[in-house]
Order: sequence, then structure tokens, then C-alpha cells
Amino acid sequence: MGSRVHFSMYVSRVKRLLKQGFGVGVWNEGEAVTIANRRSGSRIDGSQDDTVARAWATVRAHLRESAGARLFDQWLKPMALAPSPEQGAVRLTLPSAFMTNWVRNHYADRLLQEFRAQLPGVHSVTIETGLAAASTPVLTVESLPAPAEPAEPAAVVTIAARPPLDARFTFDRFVVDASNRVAFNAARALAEPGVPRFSPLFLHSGTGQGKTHLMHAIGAAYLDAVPAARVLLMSAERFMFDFVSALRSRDTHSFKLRLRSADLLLIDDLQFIAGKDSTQEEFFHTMNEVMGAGKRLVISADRCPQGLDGVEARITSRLSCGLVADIKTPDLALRRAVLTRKLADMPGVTVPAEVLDLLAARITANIRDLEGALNRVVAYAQLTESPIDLEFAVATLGDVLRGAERRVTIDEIQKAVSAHFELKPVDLVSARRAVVVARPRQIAMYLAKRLTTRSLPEIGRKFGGRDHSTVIHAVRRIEELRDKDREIDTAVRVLLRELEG
Ligand SMILES: Nc1ncnc2c1ncn2[C@@H]1O[C@H](COP(=O)(O)OP(=O)(O)OP(=O)(O)O)[C@@H](O)[C@H]1O
Repeated sequence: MGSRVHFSMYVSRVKRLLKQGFGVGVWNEGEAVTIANRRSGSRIDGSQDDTVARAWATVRAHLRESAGARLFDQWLKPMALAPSPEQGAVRLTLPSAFMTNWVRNHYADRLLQEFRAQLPGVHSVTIETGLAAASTPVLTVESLPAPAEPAEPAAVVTIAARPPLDARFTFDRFVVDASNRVAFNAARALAEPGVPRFSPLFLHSGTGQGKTHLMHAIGAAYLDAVPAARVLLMSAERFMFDFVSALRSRDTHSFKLRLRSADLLLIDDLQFIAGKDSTQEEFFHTMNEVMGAGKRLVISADRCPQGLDGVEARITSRLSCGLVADIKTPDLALRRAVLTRKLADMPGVTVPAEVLDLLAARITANIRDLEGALNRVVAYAQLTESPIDLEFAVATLGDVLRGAERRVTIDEIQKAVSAHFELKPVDLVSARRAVVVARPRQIAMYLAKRLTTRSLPEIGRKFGGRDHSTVIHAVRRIEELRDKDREIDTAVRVLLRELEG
């Protein structure tokens, strides 16, 4: 959606807000509107402490780079830095509760890490809904390391990773069909009290297909059944971050204790530890201790254990010993059913069936994108106080629907790039390092990041099992070279034109 359209959608709402005493600021790109309450003395831009504002600019740039344009534009770009009464406490606001929830669920940890990388004094990042901050529950992600375990662990729920279990991600909110039934049943079984029938449970699927949802649901159901249980849920990225922090502060003891004393340990997105040797070593011992003590372990990843390139064989073989369940790409009926289910949790919101049919038919890649599209339509309708109909949905989602129509694949990119540089497609996935091959390979990775929604590890895998850091390096290198080297810039432009059609 173009910036003028985006802006005009807000104009009448903004005028009303001005009358009510709100101030209006414009992003530095001039594309989106941010609003803050002038009466309460809060202005978003201009009055920010310069250091925090500069850090925020860098954090945004990193998010834009790693999330990709579509995801960034949809969810992260509308986020604004808000004034904070306390030093080291960063406050971010979003224009709707749906967006706030989404960003909390997917980016809370990441935002804290990014801010701390810029400003080590940052101890918390709070994500709120900007227009209704007072009435919206606030989630604060606290900095680490976590407080030391009490000598006599109390019989209370310990959730090491924040944010806490997402109340929306329960078994009854998970729509089941043939594509995910085994994973769902296995998750339910593992959440039952008593001796676990199997462990570990390894869930795998492409992105946005419900692994994290099931993990939260397992945690919540197990706690319902065994309220005194120690449940730990964290991403593998967080595992690494905590472990490295513990090493730095020479306090690995608390870390090990916290992890290894879990009754139910859930580690999300294990692929992240690929190639991280010391983290893998620690993970291996954690896994052995938890399983050796007959406790429950649940792991998720974007591929099956054997496919986890860069993860040690001793880990992948132990992971294969339990129950391995995959979730397949959702079909039309499941996509439609999920929309109905999501809508049931939005009281007072009416979306005509034909709009739901359109979304389910057109947004096919995964459920996260589908849910994102629904949230976007609903949020925009609320902001502009418009009824939702087919026309409104198409106008709001124009870019998403167009993107869904024509999705460039990594194979197409590899074919186009190899033809352009007179190479064989196989050269791009080979280990050859000669610059005549390495540079086109970097260009192809750059194009894959720009033109597809694939994650960095997925792209790395498609290029001969390379690490995601190699993809980041390639993207940065080509961005630099496009500024300095006309030949490379021209090649990229030609390829972009050819691939985007
Ligand atoms: N079968 C389902 N029923 C209801 N909601 C679902 C289902 N599958 C996925 N979702 C929803 O889709 C969104 C994305 O799911 P989730 O975050 O669990 O994906 P994921 O597989 O963990 O993705 P990633 O690999 O990127 O971490 C969540 O909001 C989740 O509730």
C-alpha cells in the first residue's frame, strides 16, 4: 500500500484525536503516523532522549533487515518509541491491540536483545497499545540474568523465559485436521500428568504453522494438571543468549540449575543453535539431564532432526529417539477454519464470510500470514472506523494479496542468477569460493532475502546448507557493493526486473 493511501486512512481519525488533546508525529520516512497523548505530556518524537532515539533508529534498521520488507511494514514499522519515566526502561507503542499482541509474541525477546546491544543500560522493553495504553495490559520483558534460584525451590510456577505463556495459545484454540493431528495428539499426551509416555517430543514444520502455539499449550495444560510443576519455555536463541550471558558473568551455575531443574522444558526453534558449538555442548548436557531424570522435553525446529545441518549428531540422534511429529502446510479448509476460530476471539468484530473466503483462498503460505492479514484488516477497520467488506479488505491488503499471487521461489532466483552469470545453478549451491561463483551466489542470496519470505536459515539451507550468518553477510556485502560498484548494481537491477515480472 502506498504511503499516501496509508496516511489518508488515518486522517479523519487523527483530526479527531487532535481535538481530544493528542499530538501527532510523523515517522522520519514520512510514511506512517504516530500518535501520543499531549495532555499526559508524552510526545513520541523530538522529546526523546537522544541516545535512546538513536538506539531505536539502529534497532529499527536491524529489524527491517532481518524481518524482510513485508513483515516489517506490516507489523514493526508502525511501532513508535514512547517517552519513559525511568532510565533503562524502553517503551514502545503500537496502534492496535492485535498488533501489540503479535509483536509481543514474536519480537519481545528480540527487541530487548537489540536494545541492549545498543545500550547495555537498558533493562526492560515494554510493548503497549499506543491509543489505549492505560486500559491495555502491559507486558514487560525483563533483562537477564534471572534472579538466582532460591536454595529450596518454592512450589511455584517458574517460567524462565519471558514473555509468559501466551494465554491465546491453548489446545482448544488450535484447529486440528489431518495435517497436524499427530502433532496435536502428541502434544496433548505429553501435557498429561504421570509418567510421560515418551520424551522428547520433537515438533517440526515450516514457519508459522503452529509449533510455538502447541508448545505454549503444552506448558499451560501441564501447569493446569500439575500446578507445582516447574515449566520452562524458551527459544533456542534465548537459550544461547542466556548461556553466553552466564559465561560472561561467570555464573553458569545458576543457568544450569534453572534449566536442568525443569519438570517440563520446551525449547523453540532449535535450528538456531546450528553451528554454535559451545551452546550445543551445553544443550546436549541439559537435554541429557532432563531426560535422564524422566522429565519432559519438547523441542521444535523448522525441519526434522536429521535435517538439522550444523547440529551435532549426538544431539539429533537423541532427539529422534522420542516422538517426531511434523505439521504440514495447511489446506484451504484448515485455513478457513482457523480464520473462523481467530474471529471467535474478537468480540464485537464482524467480518463477512466472503472476506474470510478471500483471505483463506489467497493467503496460502502459512497460518501466521493468514492471521496477520485478518488482524490487519480488523485493525485498520477499527482505526478508520470503517465496516469491513470485500472492497475494504482488498484495499487494505492490496500488497499482501498481490504478493501472494506472485511468489518468487529460491529455485527461480538461482536459475535466473546462474543464467545471468553464465554458471550452472549447481555452482550456486556448491562449496566453490572463486569470486566468479561466490559473488553471484551472494547476489542470489540477497535476492532471496528481498523477494521471498524465507527465513535466513531457510535461505542458507537452499544454498548448499550454509549458515544463516553467511546469508546475512552476503546481503550486507551486496548492499555495500550496490553503492560502489555500478556493474553489480546493474546486474541486481536487471535480475530484480526479470524476477519481479
Ligand atoms: N492449527 C492452528 N489453529 C489455530 N491457530 C494456529 C494453527 N496453526 C498456527 N496457528 C496460529 O498461527 C500463528 C503462528 O503460529 P506459531 O507461532 O505457533 O508458528 P511456528 O510454527 O512456531 O512458526 P516459527 O517456526 O516461525 O516459529 C499463531 O498465532 C498460531 O496461533
